[in-house]
Amino acid sequence: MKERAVLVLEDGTTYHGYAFGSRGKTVGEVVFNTAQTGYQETLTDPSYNGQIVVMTYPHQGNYGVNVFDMESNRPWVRGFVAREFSPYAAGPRAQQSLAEFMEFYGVTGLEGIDTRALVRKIREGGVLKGVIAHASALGGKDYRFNEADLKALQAEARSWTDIDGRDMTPEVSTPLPYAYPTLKTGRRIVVMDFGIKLSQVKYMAELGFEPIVVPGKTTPAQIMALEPQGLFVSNGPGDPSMPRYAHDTLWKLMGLLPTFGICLGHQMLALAAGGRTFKMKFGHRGANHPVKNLLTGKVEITSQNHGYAVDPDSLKEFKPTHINLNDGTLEGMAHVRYPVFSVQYHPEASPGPHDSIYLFRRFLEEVESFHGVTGMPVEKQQADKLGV
Ligand SMILES: NC(=O)CC[C@H](N)C(=O)O
Repeated sequence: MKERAVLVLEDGTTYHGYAFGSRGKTVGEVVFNTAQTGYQETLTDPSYNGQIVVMTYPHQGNYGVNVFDMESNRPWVRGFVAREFSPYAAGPRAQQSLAEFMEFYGVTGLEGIDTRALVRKIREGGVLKGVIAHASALGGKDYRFNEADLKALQAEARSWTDIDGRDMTPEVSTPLPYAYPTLKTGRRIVVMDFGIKLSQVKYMAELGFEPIVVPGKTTPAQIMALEPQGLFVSNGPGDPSMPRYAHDTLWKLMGLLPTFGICLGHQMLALAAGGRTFKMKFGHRGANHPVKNLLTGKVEITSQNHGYAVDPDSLKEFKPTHINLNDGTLEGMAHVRYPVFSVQYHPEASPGPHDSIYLFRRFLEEVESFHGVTGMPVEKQQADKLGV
């Protein structure tokens, strides 16, 4: 017999299903993701720190996991829910089953619930806190949950400190700076890591950047001492208004270096320049969000994972460049004077379409026009030519 498990939301709504992955109990903010593939990238995306992710696609785990699809060095989701998890891994890239992976890293899962009903509830009422509990965490494999258990689990969900109002980035940011392995090109950039997805660095290295990844708490002076030609601000978990040190850093560096921000990076660039962010009802998490590029008129199908957004009316020094065609929210912006731009969505995809991959090239072009194509600052090249 399968081991029973429940998801209890803070309002008492309970979904009865079965245990999957690491046996135990876990609490987090319950959010949903509509991508049909890419569960390993989702599990290992540090932006999910603090969240229980419900996959709307009903079958997960069928193609296993492998060493190539890691977006960081471990999963960060607090819990993982699907209608059905495949106990087997089939396919040429499979090196381990999803069950083994989740067990190894302590990710508690739940299957066999009506995920459509749960998603409809979140869409209507907004995200909620919740607890997943496996029978074995309460009284053994064959344990049956009673009313008192469900009440206690509801209380546990309710008393958990909301991620709204919390800086969730220090847990996931690199503790020490490191140089991403790449070829020498003289095109060094500093990558501020607030919980970066590795694909972002990988694409920039492939374009010829030499990324030096630094902790989110690195100061402006430490960043400038590395003599970078550009600054990249990563995605990351939690409330973007909380890492105030980062807003301060970004404000001080604004205009000194060509800068590209993604997701949390985008939100914090807006905050640094005096803008505002707000928590969305249920956010955007999936791989098919239509975004209009206001500069070209083209529509991009994008990968997304965010629960906060920038209020476009609060923008002071930035102008909108991209909007979401589903709900009109801001998806991208550019500084009115400086080569500083950012997007709310994920051009690196992983998982998702690559329609927006051009943004990494645009960053390279901004760096080239700022510093010159040889990698030397334009002023220096001119000075060299003039022999001064
Ligand atoms: N992927 C991200 O960077 C997410 C940013 C932020 N934590 C949000 O949920 O909106």
